[in-house]
Amino acid sequence: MRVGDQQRRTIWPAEDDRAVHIIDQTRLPHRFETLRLTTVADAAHAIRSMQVRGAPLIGATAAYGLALAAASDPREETLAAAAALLLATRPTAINLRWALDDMLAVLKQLPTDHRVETAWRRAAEIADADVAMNSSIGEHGLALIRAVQRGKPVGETVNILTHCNAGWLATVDWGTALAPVYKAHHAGIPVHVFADETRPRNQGASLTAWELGQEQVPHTVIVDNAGGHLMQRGRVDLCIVGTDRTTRTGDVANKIGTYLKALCARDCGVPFFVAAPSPSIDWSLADGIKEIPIEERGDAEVTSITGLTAEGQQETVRLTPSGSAAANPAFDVTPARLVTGLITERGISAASARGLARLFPERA
Ligand SMILES: CSC[C@H]1O[C@H](OP(=O)(O)O)[C@H](O)[C@@H]1O
Repeated sequence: MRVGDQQRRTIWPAEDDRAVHIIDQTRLPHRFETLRLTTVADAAHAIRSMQVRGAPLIGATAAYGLALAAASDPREETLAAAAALLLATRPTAINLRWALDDMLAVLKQLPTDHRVETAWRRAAEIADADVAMNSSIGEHGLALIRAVQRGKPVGETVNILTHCNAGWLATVDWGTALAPVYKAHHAGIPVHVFADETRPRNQGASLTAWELGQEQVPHTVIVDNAGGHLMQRGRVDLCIVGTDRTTRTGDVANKIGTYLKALCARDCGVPFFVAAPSPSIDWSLADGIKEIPIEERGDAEVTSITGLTAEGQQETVRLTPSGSAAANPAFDVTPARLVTGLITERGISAASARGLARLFPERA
């Protein structure tokens, strides 16, 4: 997507094919900085520290991390250790395991001296496939936005609420939940986005707001607790969020607070859709609440906040009393019964085993 007058992706291989570049998302929205990753340890740190984040981008970064490992030593034991290092970075997004399993399956079949070139090629294919899937999700979601628009007075804006950041910054390009928004905006449909700030890391306030601004999509940052009020007052026509892991039955693990938005949407009769590319579907799980591992992050993300001073300096300040404990579950699970539908790259499905089997019969 666009950064200033440049078209960009969130991750791209260096010309010499021995490194990969990323956007450092911990610096946004106040500074745009890129980083050059040259080792699998760099890739693991980038995921763990959330320099890169978002389920699809985590998967693509892990794929390139394995390519960096192969470039240093393509032997099987090195690749296995590299995969274990990357897998341990964050537990909830299934795209991480999906990408590592894909890469290892391809590389293990090859003689050692053929692995480096194939690893770079396969990582690039995974990145390109993400872009294509997200564009397709955008097209299917565009049809949804057009249907909502038809139900409104001519010329009225379609108001969409989203949680966290499931835009192009969470993927290699296009995004998942925001891909339909970009497609609608490019098609001239008047859309406006309510972006939940998404405490504690504020991905909505810092990343979703930034990328929508770069694309000149009208948007309003709101505190997390305002979404229900806006839905009650008829200000939200549609909710679209992302997913880090969706079960084969349609239960959805996504950023903490998603479940609460789904409850409000159900109570207010607002359609609640999840943009779910197939690499984020965990076909081995049936009960998301019981089976999806929820990442617990450090309490400092809750007890402090980082922002820009009047002098333009990035500073971190403490929010809570030093003696107060803090809990920081990074995701929650929205049961399928609260999900209106899943927007996949193959079309829109009911949040159910039957709905997903219809679109992915090879997985049934
Ligand atoms: C398109 S998946 C984006 C997904 O990832 C985010 O989590 P995090 O920022 O911690 O990686 C959030 O759950 C988004 O919906």
